[in-house]
Amino acid sequence: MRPKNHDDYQQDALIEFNRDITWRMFTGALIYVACWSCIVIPYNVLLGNIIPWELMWVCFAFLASSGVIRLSFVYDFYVKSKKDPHTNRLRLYVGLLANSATWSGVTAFIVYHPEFESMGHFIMVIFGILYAFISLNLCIDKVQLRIYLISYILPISIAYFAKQGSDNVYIACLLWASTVPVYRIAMMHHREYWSLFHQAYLLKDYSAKLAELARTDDLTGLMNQRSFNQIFEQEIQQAVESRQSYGLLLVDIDHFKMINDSYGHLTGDHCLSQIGLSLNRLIEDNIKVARYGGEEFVILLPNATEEKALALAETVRQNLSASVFRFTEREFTITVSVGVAVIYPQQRTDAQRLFQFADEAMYAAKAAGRNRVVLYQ
Ligand SMILES: Nc1nc2c(ncn2[C@@H]2O[C@H](COP(=O)(O)OP(=O)(O)OP(=O)(O)O)[C@@H](O)[C@H]2O)c(=O)[nH]1
Repeated sequence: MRPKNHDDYQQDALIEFNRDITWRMFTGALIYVACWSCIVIPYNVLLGNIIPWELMWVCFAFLASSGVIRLSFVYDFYVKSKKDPHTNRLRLYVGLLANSATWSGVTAFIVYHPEFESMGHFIMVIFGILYAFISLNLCIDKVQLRIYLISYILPISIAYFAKQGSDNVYIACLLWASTVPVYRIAMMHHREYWSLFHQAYLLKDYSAKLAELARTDDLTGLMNQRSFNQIFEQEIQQAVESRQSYGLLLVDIDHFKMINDSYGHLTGDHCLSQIGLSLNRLIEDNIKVARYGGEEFVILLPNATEEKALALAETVRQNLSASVFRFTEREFTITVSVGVAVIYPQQRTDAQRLFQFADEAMYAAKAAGRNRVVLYQ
């Protein structure tokens, strides 16, 4: 599986945020109906039904329908954001506007009605508690917070203005004034939320980058020796257990010391990184390649036959020897010696021994004059 990169982690963070906002909106959509059914209705009963039942039901119907509309928008967002995390949040905003304005409208109706005065004070307490709770609940999204504050305060303040009298106008003004500290406190939480959110995301991203660095060889971008050892051990174990063959190619550059001595270490480094790029093409075909160290490379071939391993070794040898390396106006070519070893299910062997076989084959290729492929027999 491809290791995750920066964009993947950013995508993950957005998915996490969408999940969070969906959950907050979901609870928000239920809270008004729950408050009405579990707090306001019982209190009305305690007061001796000062608000007639028919009116209670009408208010309930309004709250429930705006809640259902909002929930359907929340669900729609949830489904769409799963497919595309960048999907816009417009419907969430519309649902929030409808739902909050309905609750505030219902509260305004009770507050405005002189006959429901005793209920009016009580419902304003509930209104205030929800005001604080929902502002903090929505603080993760600035736009929603603003929509909420306006849609929540507007109907109730209109009711107080309409009631007239200096005390009511004063309350209405006070309600608008309260949006400033509420907004500021919510924004403090907003910043805290996002800073923690970004830290968590950056931490994941950095640890993935560190893991990637620990796995890769700097010069060639190939797997390094440590990573190779781990994978090689695991794969050999799997091959033995599932009774499959396994091949290993050991590619060693011939007379690499001469390149360093004649053209300098920088040229040698450049040559190694170019070889890395060449071998990278094998990775595109899902073949694992590693720089074992110095001027030695290894190629892992699960489920390989001798023919397949030899054919690949020959292709690698020919490609590398046909390449012309250029660095600071110098041109040169190289050759490689390749040792090939393949184990079969009946040979119960281990990673170390297979490596040793390939190594012996590679030294045999060197001894036989270099620039050749030798199979361990
Ligand atoms: N530029 C550079 N050289 C390296 C690096 N790692 C190892 N070498 C050089 O690779 C050379 C390996 O030399 P030897 O082991 O003698 O092998 P060789 O010259 O390739 O000769 P044969 O393998 O026998 O064909 C040494 O000169 C090392 O300094 C590296 O990362 N960069």
